[in-house]
Amino acid sequence: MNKQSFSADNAGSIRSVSSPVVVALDYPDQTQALAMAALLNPHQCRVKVGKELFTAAGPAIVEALHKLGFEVFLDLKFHDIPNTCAKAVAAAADLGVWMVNVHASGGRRMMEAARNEIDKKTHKPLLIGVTVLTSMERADLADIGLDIEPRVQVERLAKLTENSGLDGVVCSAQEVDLIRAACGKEFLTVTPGIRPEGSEQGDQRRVLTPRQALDAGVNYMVIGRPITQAADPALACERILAGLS
Ligand SMILES: O=c1ccn([C@@H]2O[C@H](COP(=O)(O)O)[C@@H](O)[C@H]2O)c(=O)[nH]1
Repeated sequence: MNKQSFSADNAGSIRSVSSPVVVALDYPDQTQALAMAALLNPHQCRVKVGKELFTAAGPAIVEALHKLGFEVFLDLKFHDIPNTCAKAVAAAADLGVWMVNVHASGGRRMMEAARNEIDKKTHKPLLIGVTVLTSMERADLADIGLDIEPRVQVERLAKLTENSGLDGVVCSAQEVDLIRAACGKEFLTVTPGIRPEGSEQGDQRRVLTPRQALDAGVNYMVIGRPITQAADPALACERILAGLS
């Protein structure tokens, strides 16, 4: 297992950042993503590369962000047969990323295969399972045949993720209490759906403010549009960080 907290040393990565904030660089190209990164301080936050940016810019964007001194969460949410998923996370490890994730709903064998591949690597990124997307509410789960509250499915998938040997889960900050009770305090929680007071909720459904998330005990909070779409992104990030101290 490769457990880290935001104050722990992250062997093999750029640096260890004593901050829970991970800024989502959701941009259509490398130029815009790097312009945003240039406004951020790699001592104060990490960055996340997701499907849009990675599809457009490829591994070069990870390398460029590493050169700027950022630790990178590669948020590609792999979900495939065990062999394919395992090879994908292995390729992510070879990029030197700090964190990579898979969909927990891919099941135990898929997650165990991913764990085994990461464990063979010299550089072992944190391996995280996505439970229920923070954009989903009860009605969305009903649409896919799950007539239950998101919390129920989150707890079920968090236990499966832990039993499959992963380091933590993506969930809403609203569910951190549940995860702590079910999986203990060493198990990491990575929480998108963070909305500072007064900011647009957009497509997110299960949200908390940064301060509420910190008080709930999240390890890492992923924040995109409230920073990247702000009139002054650097100031927006600074205000969020100030509210956490
Ligand atoms: O359940 C999930 C999993 C991933 N995300 C990602 O986090 C960011 C959130 O961005 P905002 O602009 O702050 O909404 C985005 O990149 C998502 O792909 C998530 O929101 N929920």
